[in-house]
This record gives sequence, C-alpha cells and structure tokens, in this order.
Amino acid sequence: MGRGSERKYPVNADDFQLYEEIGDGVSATVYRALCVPLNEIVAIKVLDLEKCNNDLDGIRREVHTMTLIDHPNVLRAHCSFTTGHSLWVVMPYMYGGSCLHIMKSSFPDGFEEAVIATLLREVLKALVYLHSHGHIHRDVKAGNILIDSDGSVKLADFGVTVCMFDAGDRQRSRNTFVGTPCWMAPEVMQQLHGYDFKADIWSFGITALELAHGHAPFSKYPPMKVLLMTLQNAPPGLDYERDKKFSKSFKELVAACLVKDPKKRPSSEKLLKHHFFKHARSTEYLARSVVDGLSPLGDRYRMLKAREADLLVQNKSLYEDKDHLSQQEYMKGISAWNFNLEDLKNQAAMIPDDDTSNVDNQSLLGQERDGCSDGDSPGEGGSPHRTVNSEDEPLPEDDVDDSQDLENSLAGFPMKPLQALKGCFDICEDDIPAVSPTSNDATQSGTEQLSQIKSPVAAEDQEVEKDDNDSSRVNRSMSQSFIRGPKRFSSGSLVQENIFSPKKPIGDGYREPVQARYPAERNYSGPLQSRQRKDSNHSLSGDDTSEGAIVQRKGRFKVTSADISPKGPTNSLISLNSGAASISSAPPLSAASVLPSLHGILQQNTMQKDEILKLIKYLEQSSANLVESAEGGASDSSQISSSSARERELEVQVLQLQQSIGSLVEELQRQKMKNAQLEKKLNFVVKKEDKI
Ligand SMILES: Nc1ncnc2c1ncn2[C@@H]1O[C@H](COP(=O)(O)OP(=O)(O)OP(=O)(O)O)[C@@H](O)[C@H]1O
Repeated sequence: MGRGSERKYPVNADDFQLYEEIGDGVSATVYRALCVPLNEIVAIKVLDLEKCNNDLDGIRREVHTMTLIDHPNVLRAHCSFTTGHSLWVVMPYMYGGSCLHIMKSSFPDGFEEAVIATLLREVLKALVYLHSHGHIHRDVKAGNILIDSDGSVKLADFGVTVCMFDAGDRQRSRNTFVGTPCWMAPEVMQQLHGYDFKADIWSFGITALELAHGHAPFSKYPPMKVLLMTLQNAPPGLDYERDKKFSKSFKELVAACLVKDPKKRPSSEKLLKHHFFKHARSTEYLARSVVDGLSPLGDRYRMLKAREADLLVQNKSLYEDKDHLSQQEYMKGISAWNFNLEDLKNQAAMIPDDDTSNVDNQSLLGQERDGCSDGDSPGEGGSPHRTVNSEDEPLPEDDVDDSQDLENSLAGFPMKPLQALKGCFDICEDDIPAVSPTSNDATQSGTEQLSQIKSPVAAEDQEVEKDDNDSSRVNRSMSQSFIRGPKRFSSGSLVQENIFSPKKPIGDGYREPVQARYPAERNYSGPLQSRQRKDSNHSLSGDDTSEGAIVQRKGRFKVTSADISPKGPTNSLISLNSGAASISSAPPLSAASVLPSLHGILQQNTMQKDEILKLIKYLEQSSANLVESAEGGASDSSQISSSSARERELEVQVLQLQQSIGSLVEELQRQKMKNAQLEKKLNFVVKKEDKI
C-alpha cells in the first residue's frame, strides 16, 4: 500500500507514536500520532480486523480508494499497513476534526449561512470529483467533513464508498444497502431499483440541514422510524418561518437536493453552479470563523465522550431493565453504515411490546452519540418523560399529542406494537408508492393536515413539542388514527381530515395560531412538511430547482411541477377538497397548467384508495385477532382474573377498530366520489383544451 503522496511514509507501527484519541466510528478509532521519521503529525485510523472481518472487502476498498484519490477536498491516505489484528490507515491530521464534532462542541445550533455555503461548496467539489471518477461516496454527512487549521475542507471516510464502474461494465446502479439512515436517500432504503450517485445528492441535502440546525432531520429517532419517515413523509427542508435567517437560495438548494425522485435531483456538477454558492467565502474565512478558538481536537473529543457517558448514566435507569436488543438496534442502525433492512426488521420483531420508553431514551442517547444537540434543545429532551408517562397511563393531551413515537401509538394497540410496525415496513418496502401519499415535495402535508384538526387548546398544549415532532406525525397518523378510535383520529396524509371530527372547522382557522407560535429562534430540522408548504421560496426560482417551479397556486398552497411526480402531488387532501371547485373558479387556468396536477391528484387518489383498502384489511385482521385473543383469554381459567380488565380494554378496542373501519369505508366511498368528480372535471378541461 502506500502510493500516498510524494513523501515516503513508513509502513511500520514502530515508526509512529500514537497520541490521544480524536475520534471513533463504528469500525475504528482515530488517533493523533507522530510519524517519527518524518516528524509530522498525522491521524491514524486503527481498525480492529477481528471485529470487522466480515467486511474485509469493504475495508480493502476503503483503503484502496483512499490511496488512489487525488483531490484537495478528498481525504487521501498516506499509507496503510496491518499490525497485529489491526489495520492502520495513516492520513493527514485535520486539526479542526469533523464538522459534527465542531458543532457538538461549539456550534450546537448549527453554522451561519456563509460558513455553510463555504463548507458545502468544498464538499461539492469533492463530490464532483468522486462522481466523475465513478465513485459514490455513500456516507456524506457532517461527521465526514473534516476541517484543517487553515480552513481547508476534506470529505473523509470511504468505508462505504463504492465504485460505480465495477467489472468493466460501468455499473451505475448499486443493489447493496449501505448508508447511515438519517442521511440515506429513499431509493437506497427501498433497495428496489438500486441507486446511483444521486444518493449522494440526497445525503448532501441532509448534510446541509445538519449544518444549518446542528443535527440531521429525524436524528432523534431510531433507525426503523427514520426509514419509515424518510419513505413516507415529505422530504425535510428549511422552513420559511423557522429558518428565516437563511436565504431563499439556501432553501432552494436544500429543496433541490431533497427530492425523492433521484432523477429530479441535480448532479453535483450542476449543483455547484447553484446561486447559493455566491454566499460562499474563502476557506480562510472558515479558519477565522470556525476553527480559530477551538480547543485541541483531543480535548474536545474527550469532553464530548464525557458528556455522552454522563447522559448514558442519567438515562440508564430508564432503560436498563428494558430490552437490550432494541438498544443495540438503535445504536447500530443510527451510527452504522452497514445498515441492513432485513436485520432491522428482524430486530424490530424481537422487541417486546412494552419497549416504548426504551426507544425514546435511546434516541436521546443516540442523538447525542450521533451529533444531535437535542439534549440542549427545548422540547426534544422531553420525550422520555412523556413516554414513560404514556406507558402507564395516557396523558390527557394524548388525543392530540404528536410527540409520541410510532411505537407509543401502537402501545395501546391490542396486537403487538412492533408486529404492527413490521406490517408498516412490509407495506413500505413492497409498495412504497401506495403508502406514500406524502411523496415528493409536499406542499401540504400530513403534518399540516394534522394541525388543522387540532383543537386550539390542544395546539397550545402542544406548542412546545411541535417542532421536533413534526416528523412523527405522518407516520403516526396511521397508527394513531386507527388505533385509538375516532376520538383520536388525528388524520394525516391518508385520511381526510374532517372525517373523524366533522364538526371541527378546518383550514386556516386552526392552522394559523399554531403556525404563529413557532419560536423563530428555535432550530430544529425534521420533516417540516408544513415548513415546506409555508416556504413560498421553496422552488420559486433557481435554475437548479426547475422541477420545483410553481405550476399553480391554490390559496395558500402551491402545486409545483415537482409535485407532479409519478407519485402525484402531496397536497392531495387539500387539493381533493378544493380542487374541483377551484378549477371552475380560477379563470386564467389553462388546461396545460391544470392537467398535470389533476393527473397527479387522480393518481394520488387512487393510491389513497389502495392504501385505505390495505389498512381496512389490516384492521379487519387485527380486529379478528383481537376477538380471538379475547376469547382465548376467557377460556384460560388461570388468566381470567388477571385478564378481565384487559378483556374489557380489548373489547373497547375492538369497538374502536370497528368504528375505524366504518369511517374508513365511508372515507373510501367519499374518495371514490371525489375521484369520479375529478375525472369528470378533467375530461371537461381536456375537451375544452382540445377545442381550443
Ligand atoms: N484525518 C483526521 N483528522 C482529524 N480527525 C479525524 C480524521 N479522521 C477521522 N477523524 C475524526 O474521527 C471520527 C471518526 O472517523 P472515522 O472515519 O474513523 O469513523 P467511522 O468508523 O468511519 O465512523 P462512521 O461510520 O460513523 O463514519 C471523525 O468523525 C472525525 O471526527
């Protein structure tokens, strides 16, 4: 090994003096070290080969790639060698360490825009280089963006880099499932059609949010949930209200990257020309504004480790008797790039029913581990308490509480919560389009719909938790809506908002107060569907966001061409409710502008119908299981006394489920009617257009 640089680096451990630890990852520990013969400070990544021997190929690939690359923004290995059971990879020492560590220690709420623009420009240069040489990085994130004392930026960690030009046939699409879930593109999660370098563009967009907020969207959640949220929710983005301090062009850049359809994402080359990078400065600026004043990397790393350990101790009592598998699952999934959906699902199936609080507590720890400053963030740290409470007894605000995890929502469900979750996975995995009413680029989302049906009082109660729980709503819309009976039908992307609470006014009347309460200074990322809708900048301009150009505005909502993806627009419910009326009342609309959105709506409608049918089936099955288990329980005399309360509970739940099914059937019929109406309108517009 060792076609490193001009200098000849020794390939013997004795020639290096290891100093303090400066980082660790899933597979390795990184040390600051002295290369004695060259009298040069280096970083050495020490990989325990015994631990990684199931992925020796991956390691070889990483090291090989690291020694071949030659770009100022890509971290290149000087040399590597094995010693004992370890592989040592000798690299340039980057004084500032990773952006993740810098944020954790000094910028918990993220960086200012000029810094972000500069960092991202440098990372993008690295990506342009890698992509043009046939590499997908596959692990773009703040933890892999290293800064040196002079402000130079390098993209590191080729543990998951893969060459697209394998086997001479320039294979452009991969079928392996690798990546860190929060940063992972939906197509990588789906494992359906493989993925290409556009997966890096998604991760790049997530990294942009991470740098802006101090943590990645969904980072507080366990991997299973991250998967669900990424697949089901509208893509995360910068919010018009909450992210006021950021420019329109930044919002556009993020929106351009975080489009679920990889084909619609710009290439790294195109992205580099985005006008957002006019905000970028020189790398000396980074040195001055970010690196200067930082304590030595080793000290910072030690401090962070200590904080992490404290947090673990603090939270230990909350989960120590709980299921350890779940902890492992969380830790592994969040931080590992060897991420296996099947494993995850198997693990999920093994988590016992009462694991609800566990997951949340782990999330707290995990986010600390993974660089999420949620411990400092109001609202986000609150979830463990809530969860613990909700396990014993539902909180009064549970009716409208969106902060609970999907697992929590399922806790009251008679069938095993994680079994139910597994069901969700199956739906997601096999039939993503059908379960993704909140598909691409939502301009109005489940989150918002949810907020529409919240009572004002509830909205007030929930104000503090709103930000960090946006992300869970769409997911939970399904579980909550169907599990807790009509009273709790808080809707979401799937179910028409007024169906479960027909007397409640919908629309701005309820939305406004909630939105007005966003504390402007809070910085959370998350799916932020409502933010996207509110963000009128979202895709207003910018050559790189052409797919997001506005096709049509409907009241407060806009339909963008990006919405007109094969998956249809995600503001479907509002569109469904108002679409027919607005077509006839909007005089300047041309068929050309309306048609695509109508097609989208129709498609969406059909998908919703399918989804509802699936859920009905699912609920019917669950309901049958319930009855069975209730009967089974009754026949077992030894359990009679202890299970009578449970039986009553089950009966209530059966009733609720039946009501839910009834409501769903109604909803289905209503949607069918709407569908028919829309079809009529569509035909009418088409005919009109043909005549013209
Ligand atoms: N050359 C370097 N100079 C300074 N710090 C470094 C260097 N390389 C790595 N680090 C620090 O060590 C941390 C762990 O890096 P490493 O690439 O080994 O992680 P990993 O095992 O690949 O982890 P992950 O899977 O989470 O990416 C980085 O986040 C960074 O803070």
